Amino acid sequence: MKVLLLDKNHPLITKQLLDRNFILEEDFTSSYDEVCDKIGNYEGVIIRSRIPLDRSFLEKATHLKFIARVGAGMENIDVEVAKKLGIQLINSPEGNRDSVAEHVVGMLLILMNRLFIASQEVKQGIWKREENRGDELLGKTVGLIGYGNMGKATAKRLSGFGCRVIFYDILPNLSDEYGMQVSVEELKRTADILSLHIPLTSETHYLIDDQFFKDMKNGIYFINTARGKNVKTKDLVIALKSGKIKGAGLDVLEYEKSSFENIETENEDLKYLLTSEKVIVTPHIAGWTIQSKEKLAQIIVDKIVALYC
Ligand SMILES: NC(=O)C1=CN([C@@H]2O[C@H](COP(=O)(O)OP(=O)(O)OC[C@H]3O[C@@H](n4cnc5c(N)ncnc54)[C@H](OP(=O)(O)O)[C@@H]3O)[C@@H](O)[C@H]2O)C=CC1
Ligand SMILES: O=C(O)C(=O)CO
Repeated sequence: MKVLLLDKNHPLITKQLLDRNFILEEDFTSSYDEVCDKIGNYEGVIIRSRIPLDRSFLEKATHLKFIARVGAGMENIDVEVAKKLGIQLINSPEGNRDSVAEHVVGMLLILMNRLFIASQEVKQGIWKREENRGDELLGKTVGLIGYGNMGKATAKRLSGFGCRVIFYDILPNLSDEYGMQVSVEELKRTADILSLHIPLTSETHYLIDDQFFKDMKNGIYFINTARGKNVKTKDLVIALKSGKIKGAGLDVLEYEKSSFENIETENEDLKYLLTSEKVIVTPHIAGWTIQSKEKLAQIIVDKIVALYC
């Protein structure tokens, strides 16, 4: 099979697929238009997120049998069109669920124990103890939205900290030893911590808005490792300013990558998130550990090999 690799990944992908007699071409620089011009020559494409595989792209991919996304999120692919065209969709969320879950726990520990602020203060010669009194995870009710790979892995860790984990998911009957499925109303009413683990789709775009936060308790902690567009940034800022949210950990933002530098100076809401003491922000690295890089790659190879060798 002739396969095009559009993003840099762990080298084991190339090595193991060449060993299996796949014909590979790596192209990490061509533009969307340039890739569209040649995609008709390939039976497989391996991507992260550099090029959007939209309707127009997929209609030119006349010989494409599979799209392999090294990672979890598929929002960069027109999934409906791909399915209609009979293209097999493969991803590898099992490879970064542990890293996302650890990132969520890390963000909560940092926020709730004021580790980042207190450390900065001490380094500046400021010794404040009462103002930096921590808040324990033990006994907190954590509300997860989405209970797939990422949600379950997070529930497993947080239940180990003595949290009561509840979750809302559109699929029924998902309760297990780590988390209990509830209605979204119950989650909003009872959770002390809200963490998002849903995909970005037209239904989940801006799922979390002003009303969602208003329905929750005062002084919640909010973590987003899903996608920036799952949350209305403007409403998140309102909830932070009003004290509805006590602290937020954001691995994803509505504006990322190339747009980031310009937006930073222009967008007041983003400026607030980047300067507020109540917010910690990371550059979309929750699923991006040394170990996940290798696991994501190995899992994608194993799935391709299982289907086509
Ligand atoms: N920051 C990072 O580095 C990373 C971020 N992610 C993000 O996490 C997301 C989740 O990944 P993963 O756990 O593997 O996804 P899964 O598909 O395994 O789980 C998501 C769950 O949410 C459900 N769901 C969909 N829409 C809604 C809704 N409106 N309300 C409630 N539940 C809903 C899904 O149901 P159904 O199956 O029916 O759609 C599914 O059960 C990814 O799509 C990606 O955006 C993932 C990895 C790394
Ligand atoms: O796997 C995903 O969806 C990610 O966001 C990884 O960066």
